[in-house]
Amino acid sequence: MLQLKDVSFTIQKDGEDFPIIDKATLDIPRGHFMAIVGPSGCGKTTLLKTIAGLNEESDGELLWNGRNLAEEQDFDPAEIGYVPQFSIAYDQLTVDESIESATRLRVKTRNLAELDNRIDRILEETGLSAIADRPVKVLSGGQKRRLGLAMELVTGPHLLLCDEVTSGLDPRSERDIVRLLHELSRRDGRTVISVTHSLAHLELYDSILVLHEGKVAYHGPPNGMNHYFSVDDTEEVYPQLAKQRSSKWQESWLKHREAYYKKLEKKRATLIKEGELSIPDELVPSADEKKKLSSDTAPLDDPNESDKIIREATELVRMPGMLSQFSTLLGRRWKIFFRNRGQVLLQLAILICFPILVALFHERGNENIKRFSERYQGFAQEVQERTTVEKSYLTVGSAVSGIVMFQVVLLSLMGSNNAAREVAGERLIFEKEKFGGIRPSAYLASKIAFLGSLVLIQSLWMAIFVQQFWKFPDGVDTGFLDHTVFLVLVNAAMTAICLGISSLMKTAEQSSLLSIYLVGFQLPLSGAVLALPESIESITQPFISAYWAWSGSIESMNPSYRNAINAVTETSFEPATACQYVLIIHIVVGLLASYIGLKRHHWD
Ligand SMILES: Nc1ncnc2c1ncn2[C@@H]1O[C@H](COP(=O)(O)OP(=O)(O)OP(=O)(O)O)[C@@H](O)[C@H]1O
Repeated sequence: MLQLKDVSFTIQKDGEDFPIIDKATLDIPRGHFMAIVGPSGCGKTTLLKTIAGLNEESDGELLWNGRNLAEEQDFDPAEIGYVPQFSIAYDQLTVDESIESATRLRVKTRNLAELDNRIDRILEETGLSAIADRPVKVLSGGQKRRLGLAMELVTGPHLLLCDEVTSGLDPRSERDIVRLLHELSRRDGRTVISVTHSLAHLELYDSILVLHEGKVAYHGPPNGMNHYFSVDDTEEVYPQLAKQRSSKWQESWLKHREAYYKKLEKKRATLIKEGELSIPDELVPSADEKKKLSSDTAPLDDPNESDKIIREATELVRMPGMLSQFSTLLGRRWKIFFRNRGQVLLQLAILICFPILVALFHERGNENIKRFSERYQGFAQEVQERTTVEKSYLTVGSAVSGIVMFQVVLLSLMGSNNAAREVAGERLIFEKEKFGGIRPSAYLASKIAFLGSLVLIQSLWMAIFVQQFWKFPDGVDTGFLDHTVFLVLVNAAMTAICLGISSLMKTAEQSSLLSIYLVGFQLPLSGAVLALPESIESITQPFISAYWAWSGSIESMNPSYRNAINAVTETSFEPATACQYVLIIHIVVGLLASYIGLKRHHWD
């Protein structure tokens, strides 16, 4: 039994408390199918979210099977299903894969056969078996709603909350979905609450809750509505509501509540007697439990007491562990990546073109390096030719510094492209999955593994490809390995920071924009092109990953090249080890920000 006792949800409006839900009191028994209706903006979704725990009630109490959800224990993620207004499936997966991934993420199964059985049963229950192999992106609106329901049924929830699952559907699909919800409420004592705009098919519900400006105006059988509102047709209920203030409707409802609840109880008893409503055995107290109750002198017909027995007797599915969730999330991420042809082509284009772009600039650089190294070897004889040597120093210094910075900036760009939309682009799905019991740590670990692979491939390829075009004389230590480490670190740092931005921002657009600005500022603020005024440099430098990768890379080069670069820039370099530490700190900060962002509630 779900009970609401004077539940309110209040927001601050113009400095004053404004109740969106005002003192809602309801009893909803197990195996009950209830509709929440009311004019647009009356608080239907807010009430559903308050029941789900997505909105914290400002006042009042919510009890589930006798347990106070705020004070004792909130819903177990397996106990409750919430089907939101938005799609919770990935377009690139098939119906079958979507249900499989939802099951793997939320249900600990003993073996593959058990997993398959569970998936087959849900496909059948929701009428999706015939289209199990179809990709989500080609499904009709009605099929998508069925899939949303199917993905919530994987845990066999005892309470199923649906938000506008019929909106935008044609009348036939709408009826099919309402019928499906009706059937779902008839099994396993499952309570189904559905928010709907539509006043069609109300006869399929056990009870209708009419909300008006956040207040309960009616909660009773569908066939009692017209009489209660004194109208001939249900369509006239909303205009009738507008004729009286919501507080008046609330008062009126409180007067009639008992009578209408008696009708609901009578109907429920008939349904159970006729076998139309099945309440599983484990939800009915056994003879021993009944005896225990009577010896405790607790009245058996007290719903809270019998609900306590139900709570103890009802077994919930177990959640898989962190590792299992991680591997499912990672496998799913790679699958989605490879099925998104646009994303794969973009990654390939970046991977191939960026190093080529850097290599293009080597023609000129190589010529200078060759001349420079010849002169460098005969340096003592060239004291007389100081002017020529200085000129050579300048040219080589600019070429080598430029090439390193070019690589660093392009890898920063890749990092931003890798992660800017990674979380923000699928935030609502993640919020839904988090609500369903997916651990933010497992989700973050899957992102680190996926993005880490991209970072390694991109950075190693950039280092190896560009190296093929360097024409250093034999025996000159170019610091290739150190340089490669810095390329990996700068890409990882930018990817981690952009992942943090992606987790903290509300929309993918905000996240992309901020990430692009961040990359855009790397070059001017690194000091590689123009030295910054000291006052600005000391403030900005710690945050500019490109500076630390550039500086560290140059510090680990052959001293002759380092000196040449020193000659063309006024910006000072830091020791390579310090640069590595700073870049590692950037990575850690980015990942911490990601974790904080993922833990945050970003439902809207
Ligand atoms: N957290 C919040 N902060 C401020 N206003 C809110 C919040 N949640 C809901 N509202 C406002 O409360 C009102 C009721 O919103 P709700 O979405 O619950 O209505 P609804 O009946 O579901 O509407 P619709 O039928 O149009 O979907 C709206 O005006 C909405 O803007």
